[in-house]
Amino acid sequence: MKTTTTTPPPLHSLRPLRRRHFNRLFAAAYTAAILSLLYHHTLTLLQSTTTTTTVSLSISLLLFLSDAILAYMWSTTQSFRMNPVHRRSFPENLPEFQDRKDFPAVDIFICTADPHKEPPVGVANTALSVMAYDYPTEKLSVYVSDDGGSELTAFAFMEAAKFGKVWLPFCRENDVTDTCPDAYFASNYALTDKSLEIKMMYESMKMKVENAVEKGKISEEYITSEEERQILSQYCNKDFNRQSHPSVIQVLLNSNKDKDVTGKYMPNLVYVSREKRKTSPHHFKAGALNALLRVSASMTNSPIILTLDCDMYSNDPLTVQRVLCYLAVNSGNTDCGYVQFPQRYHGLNKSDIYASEHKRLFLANPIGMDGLNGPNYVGTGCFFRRRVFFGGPFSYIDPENPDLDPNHIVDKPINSKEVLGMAHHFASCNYENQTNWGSKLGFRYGSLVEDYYTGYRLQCEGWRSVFCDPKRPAFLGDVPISLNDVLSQTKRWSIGLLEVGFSKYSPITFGVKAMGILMAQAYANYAFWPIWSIPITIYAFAPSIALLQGIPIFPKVHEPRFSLYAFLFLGAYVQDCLDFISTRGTFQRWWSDQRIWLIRGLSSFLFGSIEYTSKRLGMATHGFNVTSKVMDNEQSKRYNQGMFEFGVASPMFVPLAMAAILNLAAFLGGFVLVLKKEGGFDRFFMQIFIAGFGVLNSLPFYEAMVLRSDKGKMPMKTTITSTLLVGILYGICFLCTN
Ligand SMILES: O=c1ccn([C@@H]2O[C@H](COP(=O)(O)OP(=O)(O)O[C@H]3O[C@H](CO)[C@@H](O)[C@H](O)[C@H]3O)[C@@H](O)[C@H]2O)c(=O)[nH]1
Ligand SMILES: [Mn+2]
Repeated sequence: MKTTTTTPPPLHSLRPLRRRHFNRLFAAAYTAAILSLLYHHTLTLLQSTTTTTTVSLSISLLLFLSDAILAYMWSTTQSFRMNPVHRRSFPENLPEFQDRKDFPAVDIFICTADPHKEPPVGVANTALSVMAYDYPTEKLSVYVSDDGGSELTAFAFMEAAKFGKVWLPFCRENDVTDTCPDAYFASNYALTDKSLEIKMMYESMKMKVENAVEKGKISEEYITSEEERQILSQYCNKDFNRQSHPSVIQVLLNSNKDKDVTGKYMPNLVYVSREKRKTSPHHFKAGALNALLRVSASMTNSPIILTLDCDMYSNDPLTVQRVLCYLAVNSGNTDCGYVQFPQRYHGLNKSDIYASEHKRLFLANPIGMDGLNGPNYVGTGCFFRRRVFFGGPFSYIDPENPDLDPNHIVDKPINSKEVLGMAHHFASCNYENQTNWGSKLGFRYGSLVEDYYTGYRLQCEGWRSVFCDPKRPAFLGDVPISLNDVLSQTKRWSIGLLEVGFSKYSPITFGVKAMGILMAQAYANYAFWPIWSIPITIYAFAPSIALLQGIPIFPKVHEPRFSLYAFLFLGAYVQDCLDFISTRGTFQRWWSDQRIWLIRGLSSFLFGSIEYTSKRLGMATHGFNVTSKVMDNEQSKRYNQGMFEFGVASPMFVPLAMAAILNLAAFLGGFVLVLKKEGGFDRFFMQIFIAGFGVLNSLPFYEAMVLRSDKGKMPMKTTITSTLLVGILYGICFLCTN
């Protein structure tokens, strides 16, 4: 720090949000209402065990179970509301604290797993966007992990390394903020000779890579040097396939040697495809990241690490400097382990039909956790101190090899024989046997949501974190644009979350002791997401079936208990809506958000819970099913028009279509009933309302089942199956009650 008599300007600031006062008061009132409802439920249950039929007993039980789960989940969300805060960072003040030449080195990890689901051109764009950070280039190292073990990805990176030598100086000289080439050329960029020339070069690179991916192999004419041929020859062995191959580690750019077209040094660019063998578990992305942690330790061992998914790119060249505001040596945050940026997206349609923004998960909740010990890790856009992967802030754990020590200084050239030998050793598939990797060191194994689980364990160890959400998004990502992809993604998350929720490290047992009740509740909220499927399924089916049979199951409109229900429903929904809109949202997007919550409850959460259970019973295994990032033109068009994309006959659509059909039938049937029966409206209002709410949320389903003829409509098979199943379900219930 420079010696000055005045206090230096701040690097960051923190301000609690005023809404916390309202939230706390409201929580007290809502708790009272919940307790009163549960009390009534208990009374009804006690009465119905002695006086009434099995039918009404089962209905009371189902409603009690639903409301108890909703109440528990509500209680867990309160952690996000008790102390939301707002942070700002001031990278413009950084020069007062640190000279540019003293900035710490940063290792950037980019993961990719499948060249056909994750187009290599996109991955290369991600890498180029971060290589062009406004940061001393010799301090940046980009490591790409290719779990697909594909020469197509390697080829894309060889091309990107060449293109980078013109792209980086171009960005520097023209102060480009869209440093992702694809985003830049899609924007309103200045049409100059230079920019057009570079665009041509970019297009030519893109064409070559896409052509190679399409053909599945790289044409001879694209290989321009002996070195390239040698790199690609490693994949030619007939035993080389994605599940089984030796490691491939290639330094494509060396910051001590390779210069751009203006003569400035380039950042390091290293391609890593770790060794895979069918006999060794590879732990998906967590395994890939741990391999990168070690390989990078042998080459650069930078104190700061950024993890990035291949479907995200940097949207702000100042981001690393912003991070220094929190992680710099003298920023005063020694127990701050990581700085998480929100996942934000480009190309969402107006009403964000699938709520891909995940506003609660990536924005509203992190603001709340930031006022406690800090946000959870969301897998991408997160800067870590390397030190966090080696035990808690005050309990360092020695790695098995001193070269992996976060303080170890690498003194050999990155391309030297010793370093490469060490890197290969660290990337081998048996390296982790009998070590602490995945349990106490590095990214943690045992959950399909390795990000959530790793962040959780780090916070249990005592690390704090910071949520950094600048106005201009630091990163922008792609979203899945078909409903099946969206639901499969959350299904995978559900399985991973339950794996943590029911493990010995569960937030409700281990977490409470390690991080206190509020943080543990926040983590429990995620861990138990999938149990939302229970009340959602019950509310989607039970009131409608009962209504169709003329059985009232809720209080009458003039009873006091009706107001209780009304308060609980409206209170939760209105508060949710206000929260949503006050974090940069619109009403329309909120509507999509609540709808997708119901949809997930009947599909992803339900199927995720079932798959998780069958795995626990040893009946199945599950893998990491990578989300497709390929954009089909027609699909994109429909997405942009705000249409739901069904298309495939996914079993997850069946309960959704069933609920849609049943709710419509009940809603219409309910009206007939009301007309026929004296006092019917009073007795059946709540059931008609619930069915009607279901109908309103199912509008896109009716459209997809009956009105649409495009490729994205609901497959006939699904519609017929669902209709039949509704018939059977209703028939069974009818027989039971009559
Ligand atoms: O065996 C694997 C599987 C996946 N990945 C990479 O993991 C990333 C995330 O995969 P994606 O299919 O995009 O999953 P999403 O559900 O979109 O990702 C969210 O959820 C994941 C956990 O399920 C987190 O890892 C991600 O950071 C988070 O954005 C991608 O870069 C993949 O290439 C690997 O490196 N190896
Ligand atoms: Mn993704």
